[in-house]
Amino acid sequence: MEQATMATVSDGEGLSSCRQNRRQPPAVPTGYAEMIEAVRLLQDRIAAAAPDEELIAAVTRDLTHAAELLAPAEREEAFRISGFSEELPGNGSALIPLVWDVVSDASVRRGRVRFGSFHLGENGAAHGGTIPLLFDEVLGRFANSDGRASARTAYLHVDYRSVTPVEKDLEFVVRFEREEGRKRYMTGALRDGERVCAEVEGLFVQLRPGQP
Ligand SMILES: CCCCCCCCCCCCCC(=O)SCCNC(=O)CCNC(=O)[C@H](O)C(C)(C)COP(=O)(O)OP(=O)(O)OC[C@H]1O[C@@H](n2cnc3c(N)ncnc32)[C@H](O)[C@@H]1OP(=O)(O)O
Repeated sequence: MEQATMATVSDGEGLSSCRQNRRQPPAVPTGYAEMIEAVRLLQDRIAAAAPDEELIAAVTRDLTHAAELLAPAEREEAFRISGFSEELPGNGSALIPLVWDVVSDASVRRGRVRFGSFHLGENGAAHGGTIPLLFDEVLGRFANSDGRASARTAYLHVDYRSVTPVEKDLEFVVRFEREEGRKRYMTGALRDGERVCAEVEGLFVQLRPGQP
């Protein structure tokens, strides 16, 4: 069985093994990004469709076939690509709303995001659960950036200020507010132009050695 190479860092607090859950990003095969993009498109098309029985049967057959093709390629988490490849849009995860144009300095990170039909709640607005999903992703990546030891979300406080539209390019900004020992405090906002859709405050706590 292949062994994953886990990175370790020294943080001066005896917590150097806290990165046991990290590993080098896997190599991304040619065409992988396009495959994930196809999954996103599929999710949006299914969410937007009211298919008849004949079409449902045809799509079910093709999707089942695709799942069977992928079954022999299944790997343990340490060797997977989806969600772990920062070089891919949305880190190669079709779960997370598509994020791109991310720019960052040590304390502020900005980027763009688009929720699809897959994320629709009602009346053109994104489902309320998809917004903490976005915030957990973008705050979590920032909290774990710059070689820091791994930290998990302790809480996310989300204020829904106005509706978040689907199928529209939005902007987010995330701030790394401060670190207090193992605790990393983050804030963020999601905007549709000048309008604030949602704001967030999150705490990420650095894991102790051996902590799952
Ligand atoms: C593994 C990560 C990999 C990252 C990969 C990079 C990309 C990832 C991108 C995506 C990233 C997505 C990331 C995800 O989605 S991670 C998935 C979602 N999160 C979880 O599953 C976390 C589950 N919870 C835990 O594991 C523990 O509760 C944690 C680790 C969070 C803390 O339990 P632990 O036993 O270790 O901590 P402690 O009790 O010694 O407390 C330590 C300090 O923290 C303070 N405190 C704790 N909780 C709270 C709270 N709720 N409110 C206020 N304060 C809180 C506490 O008062 C104390 O303060 P002080 O007394 O010292 O002042």
